Amino acid sequence: MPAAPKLEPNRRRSLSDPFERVMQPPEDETMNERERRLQAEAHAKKVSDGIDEMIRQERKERMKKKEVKVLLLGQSESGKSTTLKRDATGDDAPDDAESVASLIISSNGNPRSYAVPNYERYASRLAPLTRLEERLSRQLSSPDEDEPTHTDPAYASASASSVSLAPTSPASMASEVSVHTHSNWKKVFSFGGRPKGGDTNELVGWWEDPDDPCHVLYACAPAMMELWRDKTVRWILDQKRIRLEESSGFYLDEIDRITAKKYIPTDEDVLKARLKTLGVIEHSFMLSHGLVRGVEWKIYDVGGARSQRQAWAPYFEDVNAIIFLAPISAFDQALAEDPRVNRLEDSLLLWKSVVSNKLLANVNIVLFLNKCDLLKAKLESGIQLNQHLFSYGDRPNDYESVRKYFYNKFGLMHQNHTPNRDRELYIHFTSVTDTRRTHTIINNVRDIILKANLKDIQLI
Ligand SMILES: Nc1nc2c(ncn2[C@@H]2O[C@H](COP(=O)(O)OP(=O)(O)OP(=O)(O)O)[C@@H](O)[C@H]2O)c(=O)[nH]1
Ligand SMILES: [Mg+2]
Repeated sequence: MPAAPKLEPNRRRSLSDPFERVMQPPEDETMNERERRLQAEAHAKKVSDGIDEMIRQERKERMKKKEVKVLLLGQSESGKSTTLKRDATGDDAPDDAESVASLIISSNGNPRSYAVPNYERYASRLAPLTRLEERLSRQLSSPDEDEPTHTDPAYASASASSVSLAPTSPASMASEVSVHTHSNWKKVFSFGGRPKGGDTNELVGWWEDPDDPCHVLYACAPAMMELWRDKTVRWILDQKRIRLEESSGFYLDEIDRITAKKYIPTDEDVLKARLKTLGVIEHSFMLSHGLVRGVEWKIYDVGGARSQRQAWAPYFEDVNAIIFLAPISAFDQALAEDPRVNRLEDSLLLWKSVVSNKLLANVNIVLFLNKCDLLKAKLESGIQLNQHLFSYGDRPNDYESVRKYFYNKFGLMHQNHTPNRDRELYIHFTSVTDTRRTHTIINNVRDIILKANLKDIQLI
């Protein structure tokens, strides 16, 4: 057997661990320098061991607790809170489901800017509603809120005046009154310890209180119905491309039922209510059945408006999964925060920044291409996607082709920008206000997230 070739000492060193060479002490090191170096190395090792131990403990704690953290992301009005409510109103509803809700009263459009026949009559018949809205805004808000809680007339008229100019639908630009989760509104609804009914645990007799909003709603119901059914009003809304079916339309179709004096909201009413989120709301619950029992789910519902997005980053560090919602019906709408920005474009940019984020490289991502019901209705009513999205070109304007296009566009964006080529992306077409269909999707998503994190969870 031929003898192994003899290596030069420095050659041998370079063949060993590449880091070893960097770690070697300088050859001309003095005794004092050596002492200082060893002390510094010992200190660095202590710090590093401490960090390792902290991470091990945190991980152990989380595994012991069997905790899965999910972050709901997406622009404002993309359907994050509705998805959360969907989870909360299902079979596995946590007891305190309603305690996480913030409240929003939305006043869409400004009737003064349209030439509605008999407008003066409508205006005077509906004046009590405006006063009621002002009273409720005052009662529900607290003075230290960081976002406006009252209808801002300057903003309302600015968005109304842009109606005739903007190529996008102004429905989302209407002023909103939002109420912070932690503000006054819970006190207002505590009803001062009024008696509750035996079977249903509902408050008894609220309709006998002359100050209760139900009286104003009941009295104004005929005028609201006439206005909503007025053919000229519908025509003007159509001309101005104001699509109330995307916001308050559901309630306007149900005025009769909703203004009845003893009205109690159904699950669907609650799902369709607009609840603008301010800040980040943590919502936790356990499932009593399913793939892995006893897992604690922590869902973080964030505010999606631009002013709210800086609050997202701290939640990126230890999240297990993200559900990102992109409302694909919004291709012809502008952002409420900035009427110059198309909502679909904003969604795509936001998606890009999430999928390319290095902190999130190992986080499972589920994408909900949401509001498919509205997308379908929009296309069927003749609205052309390529008028708003030039890159769509002369592809067919039907629902199947359009949704496939969006699927590819969002999918490609992930493929091209993810820092983790092994990450699988799960994409669902959703209409999260559709209770029946969403139920199955949400169960699937839970299973996907659990399976992906199962290894951690079972390493107890
Ligand atoms: N038709 C229809 N309406 C939807 C759908 N998803 C959400 N909505 C409605 O859209 C509105 C906005 O939904 P939210 O869940 O409040 O939106 P969000 O993403 O939480 O918004 P922010 O809290 O402002 O970030 C609500 O009125 C919902 O009822 C959908 O798939 N179809
Ligand atoms: Mg929300």
